[in-house]
Amino acid sequence: MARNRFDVDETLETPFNVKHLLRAGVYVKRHSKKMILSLVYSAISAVCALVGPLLISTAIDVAVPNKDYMLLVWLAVAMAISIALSILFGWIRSKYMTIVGQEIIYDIRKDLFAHLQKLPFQFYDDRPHGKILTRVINYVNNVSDALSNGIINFILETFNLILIAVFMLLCDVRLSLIVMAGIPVFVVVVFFLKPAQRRAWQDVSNKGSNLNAYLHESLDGAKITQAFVREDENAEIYDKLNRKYVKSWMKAQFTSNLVWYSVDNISTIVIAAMYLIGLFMLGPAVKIGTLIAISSYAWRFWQPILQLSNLYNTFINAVAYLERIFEMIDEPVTIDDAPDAGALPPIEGRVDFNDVTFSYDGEINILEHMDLHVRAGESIALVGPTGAGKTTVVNLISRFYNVTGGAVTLDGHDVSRVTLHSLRSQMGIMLQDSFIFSGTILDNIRYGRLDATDEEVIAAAKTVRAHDFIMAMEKGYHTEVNERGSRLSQGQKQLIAFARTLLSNPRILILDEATSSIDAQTERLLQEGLNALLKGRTSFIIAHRLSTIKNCDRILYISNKGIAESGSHDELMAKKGLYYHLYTAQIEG
Ligand SMILES: Nc1ncnc2c1ncn2[C@@H]1O[C@H](COP(=O)(O)OP(=O)(O)OP(=O)(O)O)[C@@H](O)[C@H]1O
Repeated sequence: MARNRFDVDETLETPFNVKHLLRAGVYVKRHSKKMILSLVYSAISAVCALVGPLLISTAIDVAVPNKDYMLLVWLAVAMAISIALSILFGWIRSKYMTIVGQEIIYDIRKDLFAHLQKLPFQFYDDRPHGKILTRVINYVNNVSDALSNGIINFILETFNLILIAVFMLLCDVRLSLIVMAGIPVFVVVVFFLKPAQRRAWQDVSNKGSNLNAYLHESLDGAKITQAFVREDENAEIYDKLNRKYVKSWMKAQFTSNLVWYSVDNISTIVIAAMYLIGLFMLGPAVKIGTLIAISSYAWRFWQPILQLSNLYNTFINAVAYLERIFEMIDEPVTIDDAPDAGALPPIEGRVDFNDVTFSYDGEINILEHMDLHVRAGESIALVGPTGAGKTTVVNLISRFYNVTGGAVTLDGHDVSRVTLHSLRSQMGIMLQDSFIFSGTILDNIRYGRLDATDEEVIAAAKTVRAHDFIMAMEKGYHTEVNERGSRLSQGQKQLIAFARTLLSNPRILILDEATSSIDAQTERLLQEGLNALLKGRTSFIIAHRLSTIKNCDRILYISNKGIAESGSHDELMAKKGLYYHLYTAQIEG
């Protein structure tokens, strides 16, 4: 999926590429039995509907002139049965199609979601999440309709068209040919209008995607927007995107209407011509019943043609959507288990960076030839200026990104050669963003270890001093929190995330700004729990508040693409170097 912003259109798919449609066949094939049944039901329904005009023509031309009332009654009964069967089979077919359509949506979404879960941080770093959502929700919906109803309707409408033509020809060949004479004109109209129509609908999907992307971004940043009183400017941006969407929709609708009007006019002209020729030129050679029946077929004859032209449009759009869906499914999982990856055995916690170089974009190195050797159980603090690379260092230990050069090893095992599950399940990671999921507080703490008992959850919360505030909430551990934990303070969110990390009982702990939102009083309490927790575990702590990391075994000052200084608090203070200046500046501050 190409990187872009909310106000930049995604590249439009160029020519109609049937390869995507064939690939989508995998999803359709799984439901082939239901599809075939639907087709059979549809065909029965269509035949039943088409018998009507023939019955009417027999009634007018045979039963009425001969005063054959018995035949009239039988024709009426046959008519009633044919209508009832047509409705019944049509209804069963719709039911099947709804099921197939929904199952296709289910399958594609399932695959997409499973894949999205595996995509690396890099994928999410700078793509508008609203556009990803649009693909998973809107595009899949559109495609499913084309793949279920679209395919059936295509076969059915073609079948319908042939059937109507046959019934029509059975009535009168000459009049039928007049009706069919409109087809070449229609083909020419479609040939000229279709490309514009396709582009117009693709533009609608682009503008809709942009609108969603901005909406998603705005919802995420709603609080910042209000804090910076940006509501008016944002409303203006949204208004512009909204207007563009409406405009593109109107344009697409206009081109579609042109096709519709063309069909309408062509069919009216040929039917009028058929009446004129039938009544005035052929005269008595054509019976009135035949003329009524053939005009009924003539009106119906143009319906499948219109439907087929709409279906063509649906398929064209579906191919464009499919291209984007498959593009996402094909997005490489760059952070994945190597083919020969083995499980990382239970580790003691030694961490080594051997000549590690790392770049996010392949151009600018954030770390260069970095060497770091951490003993099992050692506590390491990473400090340094903003943007120096502290988070990057810890992200490499968990292999959220692959190193560009060198290797990161745990107890001598290269992190890129072991399975991600065995690697990350031995780590407790608390990122800057203490993400809270919708659910109870209990669920949130248990997130990383689903088999933990309630007692273990409570014990973890007590260790990090979260127990008291949780118990003060109306339902204690069973209190429901919203997605992102909007009911909780930043400090409370961090404490919950802390308990979550503790519960997973990791060998290696990574705390990235974990204590930044905790007040001094809570921090003191937390420090007690932390000290017990850190004991015997290798830990990496990133903190801007230096008072929290003074007791770490080793402090690394990260700067200039690597470790600029390393030592205990006392050693670094005595050195009077970078750390000393940072610390004294903070104390004075
Ligand atoms: N996903 C990313 N894609 C590209 N560049 C990135 C990405 N994440 C971080 N960077 C860049 O890498 C550098 C190091 O970022 P990092 O987050 O590791 O710094 P940090 O020392 O943890 O900063 P802070 O103290 O502000 O959290 C920064 O210059 C940042 O702009």
